[in-house]
Amino acid sequence: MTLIDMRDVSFGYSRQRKVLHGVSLSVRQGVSVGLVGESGSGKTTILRLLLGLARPTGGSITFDGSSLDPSSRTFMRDYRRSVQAVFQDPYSSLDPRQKVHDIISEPLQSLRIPGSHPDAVAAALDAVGLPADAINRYPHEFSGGQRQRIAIARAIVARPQLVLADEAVSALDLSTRIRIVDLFKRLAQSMTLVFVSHDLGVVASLCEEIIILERGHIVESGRTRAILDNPQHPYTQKLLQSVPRMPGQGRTRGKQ
Ligand SMILES: Nc1ncnc2c1ncn2[C@@H]1O[C@H](COP(=O)(O)OP(=O)(O)OP(=O)(O)O)[C@@H](O)[C@H]1O
Repeated sequence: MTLIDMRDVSFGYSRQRKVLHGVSLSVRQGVSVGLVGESGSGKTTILRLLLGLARPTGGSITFDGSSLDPSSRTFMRDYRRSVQAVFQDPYSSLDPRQKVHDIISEPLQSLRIPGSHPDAVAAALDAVGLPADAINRYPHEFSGGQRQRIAIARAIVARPQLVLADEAVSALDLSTRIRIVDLFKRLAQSMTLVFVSHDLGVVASLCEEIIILERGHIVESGRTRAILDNPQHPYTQKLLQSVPRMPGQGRTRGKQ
């Protein structure tokens, strides 16, 4: 089943300058997709469109067959239940004045999701590997990796179908990054993940499919393994060359 379908989408923050040019992509349920490109290639802009924070200037976006309509409150309420996001910076994405329980239960409250919220929060904390007593603490009492786990718990607490992650491990040190990538891998077994990163190594270890974006154009897309083994486009080849190798290891495995 196709969850997200973007057809021929163009977008510009101003009329004079387009940053996306005829982008078409689809995300199927259960298939994790990595969106890769250098800084400024338009990755975050695609996520903003997918979150309904901006509207395409041309083309269409559907979710589960229905047109994504940011002006429809009814559509957006259902959509927010189905689609959640995790952002890069676990320091600024969590309200320092709120206890962890309130942070994680926020989507349950704002989406008026029935059932026991404390039970749902406890299940989300467990799923991300944080102790149950974390609920009474504040974000500043946690490390960067733990804060990103809190942000992930908030994203999954309402059991969305799709999680959009924007450079969600980029701000973490290498060993923490590996652990959070492992967490995403586990979560990707029960939900669909769109993982935006400039780091091909991280995406290679996490996503079954990959989309390569260069200056607002998709230059290559398909099965991750096939693309990394045999990149066709010079831009993909250049990105691959920039992934560091570890002695005795393949290029993309070196990062993990
Ligand atoms: N709010 C904005 N107003 C004007 N231009 C913007 C805005 N946000 C992004 N842009 C421009 O749009 C283009 C795409 O930016 P975007 O943030 O989507 O790229 P990205 O691939 O996510 O980059 P990064 O990895 O650095 O976050 C860039 O040229 C950027 O300067």
